[in-house]
Amino acid sequence: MDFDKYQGIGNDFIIVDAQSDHDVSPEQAAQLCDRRFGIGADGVILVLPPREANHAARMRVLNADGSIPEMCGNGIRCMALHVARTRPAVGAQHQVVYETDAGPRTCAVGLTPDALGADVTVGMGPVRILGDLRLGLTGEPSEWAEVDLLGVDVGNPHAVSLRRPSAAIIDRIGPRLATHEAFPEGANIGFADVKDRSFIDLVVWERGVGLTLACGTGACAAVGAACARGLASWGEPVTVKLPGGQLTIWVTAEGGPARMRGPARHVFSGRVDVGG
Ligand SMILES: N[C@H](CCC[C@H](N)C(=O)O)C(=O)O
Repeated sequence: MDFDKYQGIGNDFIIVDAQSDHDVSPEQAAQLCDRRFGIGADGVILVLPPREANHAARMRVLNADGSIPEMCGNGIRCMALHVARTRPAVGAQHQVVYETDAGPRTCAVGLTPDALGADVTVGMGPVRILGDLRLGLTGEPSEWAEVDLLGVDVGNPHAVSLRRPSAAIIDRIGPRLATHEAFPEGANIGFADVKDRSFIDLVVWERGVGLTLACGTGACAAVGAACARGLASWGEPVTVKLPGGQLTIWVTAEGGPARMRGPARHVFSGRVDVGG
């Protein structure tokens, strides 16, 4: 199977032009994403024919554990770059609509001169604030025995802590929170340090993946949470710094549409035996 490897500020994906959702099974996606026994990636993205004629393609995302999320922010930037590079008549226009399992998302790809990278702007759809959660974690040190989170729906489920623990604590409580019974579908857990009204330092423990270098929907969730708490302004651009790089996020209003702008880059093309 032919594939292209892309990364969006270090969140990396195996992108495959496919005809059917079943061209790569969850088990195969997990094998392909393994960084020792496979290609290595945070996820697989299938670029499928659109269901509606005036859309460019349909995106199906598989997390590194094979689970299937509704949406992926860094991934859609990488897919938009892929389509702009491989089918410029379709993907290199100004506003290109892609179908996702969270609904249609519009992308604009600004190809950089070397055409291996691009600055991509994405209409990320509505960011809905779901409300406060206080989750108890038995066996954690007292300051993290209870964690205050804000549930945020970005098409996929997020919960944001506006307190930032140490890396060691994140490694321990991230997976416990991501699979907490409070989240029947699981959740992506963002740990945000709001530096000021236009700058957030963020780390995300992603559902179905673990700690990633960046999370686009997580950046939207963190900005939405900061605005809901009065720590940032609805509609104003916020720079979100993640371990792999930076994104610019606008969230227009509670439940209103968000916009994300950030880089995407082609890493290599390849062919892999997916076996039986
Ligand atoms: N792990 C996420 C999907 C990928 C999201 C992330 N990579 C992004 O850039 O938005 C989930 O299960 O909802």
